[in-house]
Amino acid sequence: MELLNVSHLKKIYTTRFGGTQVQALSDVNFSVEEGEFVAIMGESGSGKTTLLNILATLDKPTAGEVLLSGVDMSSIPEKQLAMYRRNNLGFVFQDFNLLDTFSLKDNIMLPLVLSGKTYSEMAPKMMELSRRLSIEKLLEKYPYEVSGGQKQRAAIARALITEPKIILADEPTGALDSRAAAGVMDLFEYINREGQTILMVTHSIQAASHASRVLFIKDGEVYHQIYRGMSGQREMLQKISDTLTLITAGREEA
Ligand SMILES: Nc1ncnc2c1ncn2[C@@H]1O[C@H](COP(=O)(O)OP(=O)(O)OP(=O)(O)O)[C@@H](O)[C@H]1O
Repeated sequence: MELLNVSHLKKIYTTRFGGTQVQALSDVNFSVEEGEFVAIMGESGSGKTTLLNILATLDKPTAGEVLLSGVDMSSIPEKQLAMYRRNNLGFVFQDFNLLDTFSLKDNIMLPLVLSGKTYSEMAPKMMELSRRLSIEKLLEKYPYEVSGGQKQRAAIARALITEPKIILADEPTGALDSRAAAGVMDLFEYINREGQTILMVTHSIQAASHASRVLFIKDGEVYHQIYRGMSGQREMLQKISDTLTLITAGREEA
């Protein structure tokens, strides 16, 4: 079933005092099925962050529509946006965004605290999730006491605890060494196999090769996409790498 539908999305930034205009997205169209793990790749400046900010309801498009479970995001009143985000979206960032003065346990429970849940409602859920993500022994530690990979595991637990419809991840392996990055991507594959829909923006071919589909953005449009299908992760990595070579070659010939 279709979960997310993005149609004719356009974003023009106008600098202050109405000066120059930058077209970050010209006409983006794609949809994401429930249970998919989609990666978005594209060169620096191709509009990935702009797209993610619009999907996160942190920015508004100049034109076009985003539907999540059939609901037009632009129809949500400004005052309800924070609650809408908390109830529907999960976020995973490059720099983890954990609060340093909170233990990992309190960081993970924070979204539920903000939703007004009681400790007895939150604790069993937090414990179950921590076991699934193999961080149950780290719960009393603070972010500065654990590794980058462990921080990202806690951030993923925080994103999952509200049972979001979709996880939006912005370069989730960007601050990790290759071993920790592979661990985090294995975890993404695992939560996706369990049914979690994920949309991830990344520069990393390695990270994208774990996805079931990769979209390539170029000049503010979805230029190409490839499906993993039955191929293994190594094969997918090769497919992505070949596609990027073709896209770069196309640009140099132009
Ligand atoms: N607030 C803004 N005001 C004006 N122009 C902007 C603004 N944010 C982004 N842009 C421009 O829009 C275009 C797309 O930027 P965006 O950050 O979405 O690209 P990106 O693909 O995420 O890049 P990167 O991979 O480097 O993060 C760029 O040309 C950028 O300079």
